[in-house]
Amino acid sequence: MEVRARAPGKIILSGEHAVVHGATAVAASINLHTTVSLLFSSDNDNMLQLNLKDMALEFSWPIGRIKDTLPDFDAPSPSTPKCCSIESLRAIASLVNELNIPEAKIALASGVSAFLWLYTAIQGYKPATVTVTSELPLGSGLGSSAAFCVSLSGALLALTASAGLDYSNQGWATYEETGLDLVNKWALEGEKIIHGKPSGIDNTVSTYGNMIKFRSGELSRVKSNLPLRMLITNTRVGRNTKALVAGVSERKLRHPDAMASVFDAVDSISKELSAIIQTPANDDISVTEREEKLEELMEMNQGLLQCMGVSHASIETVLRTTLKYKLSSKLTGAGGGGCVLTLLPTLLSGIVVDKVIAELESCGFQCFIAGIGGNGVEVCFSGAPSS
Ligand SMILES: Nc1ncnc2c1ncn2[C@@H]1O[C@H](COP(=O)(O)OP(=O)(O)OP(=O)(O)O)[C@@H](O)[C@H]1O
Ligand SMILES: C[C@@](O)(CCO)CC(=O)[O-]
Ligand SMILES: [Mg+2]
Repeated sequence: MEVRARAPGKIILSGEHAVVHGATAVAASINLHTTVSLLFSSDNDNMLQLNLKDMALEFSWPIGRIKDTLPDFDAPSPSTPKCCSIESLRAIASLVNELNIPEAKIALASGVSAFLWLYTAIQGYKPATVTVTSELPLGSGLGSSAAFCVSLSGALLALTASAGLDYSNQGWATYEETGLDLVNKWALEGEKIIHGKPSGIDNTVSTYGNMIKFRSGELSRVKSNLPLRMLITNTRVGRNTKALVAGVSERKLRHPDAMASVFDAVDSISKELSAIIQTPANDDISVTEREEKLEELMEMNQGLLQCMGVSHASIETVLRTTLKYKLSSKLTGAGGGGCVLTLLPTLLSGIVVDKVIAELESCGFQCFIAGIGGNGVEVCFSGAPSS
């Protein structure tokens, strides 16, 4: 039987980086997914194979080699998420180094390490073929690492007893709440390998979907009463979340008081932003007034992200360009390049939207409008159950 799991990417409406230091953040899923297919079979020479379809890369390891390197998983325990120790990470690095990943794609090494950990810790030494495809740009602020870890955990846990899923179900199905909690916890362990010090917001919104307010590991669901439309501009400037998160922590060490005030200000912005989004539609405040408040909060959040040192010349170009059309923008995700959000107010004419997109694309950026707030991780079964 083939198991497929898909998990969405995300946008952070406010609070990235500050959320790592305990501030509130608001995030929503987007309708771009990473999909993982898991196929256990007896005719693959006792190998574990990982196919990264979009990158045309295939990696494989003899099961015996994995067992020698990570010897503790004869009886894996899927219902107990386990942190990858420094020793295990070192052992995994030796397996990844042997792959000779092309230098231009070396950033994938952390994703492959997360794969080896999640696979072995959840499934042990079963031979299988795992195939990954993604609609998300990698390393661009749209949560590709979280969508990878969530879809992988979703596929690996789908056949375990704790998942409680109905294999005869046709089409995409959602996990029960306890299954989602487990997927989310495992995905966080994967994110730790890729990010170093994740807050958990990206895997949480990818797992549960919709829109969430998140603080210190706790989520509360946000029910949007605004028809939010965001233009996403990918500056195509590559960057790495781990390095950016570490940079902010170093700045915090150098200026603890100033940075604490910055994080506090972000906390207030996120709380106000989520309150505005949730204000009932029949309230006295018009949609336009609420959009204007959101725009101002986005600009304020962007200013504070500049204070944290995570903006970039390409991001500033997007901000300047959209401001010419009186539109407000902020970076989303870890910054340092990657993607920028621009609020498209309800009454904005299509002509202006086309003009701003044309101008941004003439700078070499890529623009798109993604659907916001869809489902989180989903699973789909096909073929006969294996014995
Ligand atoms: N489909 C995938 N296949 C393999 N590895 C992946 C995949 N998607 C993400 N990764 C891993 O995640 C890394 C990118 O994660 P990173 O956190 O830096 O960016 P992001 O998640 O796209 O942005 P952000 O964290 O700001 O939202 C890649 O370099 C790779 O190691
Ligand atoms: C930069 C960051 O705040 C968001 C990345 O999408 C990191 C995190 O919260 O783990
Ligand atoms: Mg990430």
